[in-house]
Amino acid sequence: MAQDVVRIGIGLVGPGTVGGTLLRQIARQAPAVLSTNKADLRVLGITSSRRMVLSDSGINLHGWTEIFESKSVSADMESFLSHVAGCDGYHHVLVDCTASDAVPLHYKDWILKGGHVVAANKKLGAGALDVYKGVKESCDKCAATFLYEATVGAGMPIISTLKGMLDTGDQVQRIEGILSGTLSFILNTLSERPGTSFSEVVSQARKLGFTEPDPREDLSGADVVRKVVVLARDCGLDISAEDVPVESLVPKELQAVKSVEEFMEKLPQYDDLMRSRLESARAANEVLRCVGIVDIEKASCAVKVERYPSSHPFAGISGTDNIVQFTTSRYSPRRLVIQGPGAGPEVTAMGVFSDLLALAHSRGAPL
Ligand SMILES: NC(=O)C1=CN([C@@H]2O[C@H](COP(=O)(O)OP(=O)(O)OC[C@H]3O[C@@H](n4cnc5c(N)ncnc54)[C@H](OP(=O)(O)O)[C@@H]3O)[C@@H](O)[C@H]2O)C=CC1
Ligand SMILES: N[C@@H](CC=O)C(=O)O
Repeated sequence: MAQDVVRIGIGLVGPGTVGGTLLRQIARQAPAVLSTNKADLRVLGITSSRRMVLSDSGINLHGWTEIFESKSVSADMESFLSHVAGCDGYHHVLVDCTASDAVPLHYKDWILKGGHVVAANKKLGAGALDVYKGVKESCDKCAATFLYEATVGAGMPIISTLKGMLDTGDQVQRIEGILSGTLSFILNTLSERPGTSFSEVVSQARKLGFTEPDPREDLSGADVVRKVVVLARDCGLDISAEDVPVESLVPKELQAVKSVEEFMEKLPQYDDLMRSRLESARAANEVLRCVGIVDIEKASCAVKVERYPSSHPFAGISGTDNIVQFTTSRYSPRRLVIQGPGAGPEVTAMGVFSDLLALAHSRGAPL
C-alpha cells in the first residue's frame, strides 16, 4: 500500500542568519524529502519582529526574500500564529529561529491548541523555570513534539544522544565540554595566528554568523550558561541560568556599554589584556578554553575559562569545534565524546531541519 504523505505546515519566526539558511535548505531539499521521507514541508508564514508574509498553500521558497520584501505586511504574532494554525490538513509547527525572550512565551498556548515547536532559540530551554515546565507539561498533555537540537552544538547530535541515553535507562553522571563555537573560533584563531587581535577575531566570528545577534552573549559566557542549563534540565535538574557561576571575557569597563556597535568600537582598546593571557598560557604549553560542566550527582553546573595542557582532548580542537564528553553508567570509565563544528548558519539550520524531519517521522513519515 502506498505510504500517505505527512503534511507539515511551518510558521517560521526569525528569517535571519539561521532562519534564512533553513529556508534555502528546505527550498533545495523539499522534493527529495517528499519522495524519500514522504513528508510535504510547506512554509505557511514567515515573520520577523517587524514584517510578516502569509500563504495558505506554501510560500515559494526559491523567491522568499523578494516575496518578503514586496508582499510582507506589519508583523503581528497573534494573527501570524492563527493563520498558520488555521491552514487545514497540516501538522503545524512554530519554528523559532530568533534569540527573542518574547517568542517562547507563545509556545505553551500554541501547543495547547494542537501545534508543535522546533527551536534554535535557547530562551525557553534556559529561561524562567516555570515557563519551561509549563511548556513541557503542555507537550505531555497534548502529545506534542518540542525539539531543540540546534540549541546545543548547532547541528551536532548532542540533545538527541542525551535523550537516547536517558530514554534507554542510562544514568548520566556528568557532561563536560566546549559548547561555544564562537569562543572556540576566537581562542583557536588567536593560538594559530598569534599576530591577530582579539577584537579582529570577534568581528570575523560575527561576520561569519557564529556569534549571537549580540556577541557579548558569547563573550560573557551567557550563551554557554544557557546550553549548560538546557542539558541540565534534560537530565532532570531544576537549574536556572542564575544558579550557574560563569567567568566573562567581556572587559569590566565594557560591561555597561549599551549598543553592540559601541562595544565593537571600544573592544580593540582591550586587545592587550587577552594577548597577555594567551601568551602566558602558551609559554606554559597550555591553551585557554571555555568549558561548561553539568554535574548531575552534585546537581550543579559551572562555566569556566581555564588553561589546559596541549595534550588534553579539549586542547586539540580547531575552528568552531565543540567537544562534549558524557560520563554515564554505560560510558565509564571510557567516556562518549562528540566533536565537530558547533556554530554557523549551515550546520545550525541543518539541526533545525533534522528536527523538522523528526517531527514528520513522529507523525507517521518513514525514517
Ligand atoms: N548562529 C549560530 O551558529 C547558532 C545560532 N543559534 C540560535 O539561533 C537563533 C538565531 O540566530 P541568528 O540567526 O544568528 O540571529 P539573527 O539575528 O541573524 O536572526 C534573528 C532573526 O529573528 C528575528 N527576530 C528577532 N526578534 C524577533 C521577534 N520578537 N519576533 C519575530 N522575529 C524576531 C530577526 O528579525 P528582526 O530583527 O528584523 O525582527 C531576525 O530575522 C538564536 O537564538 C541563536 O542562539 C543556535 C545555534 C547556532
Ligand atoms: N553563538 C553560539 C551559536 C550556537 O549556539 C556559539 O557560538 O556557539
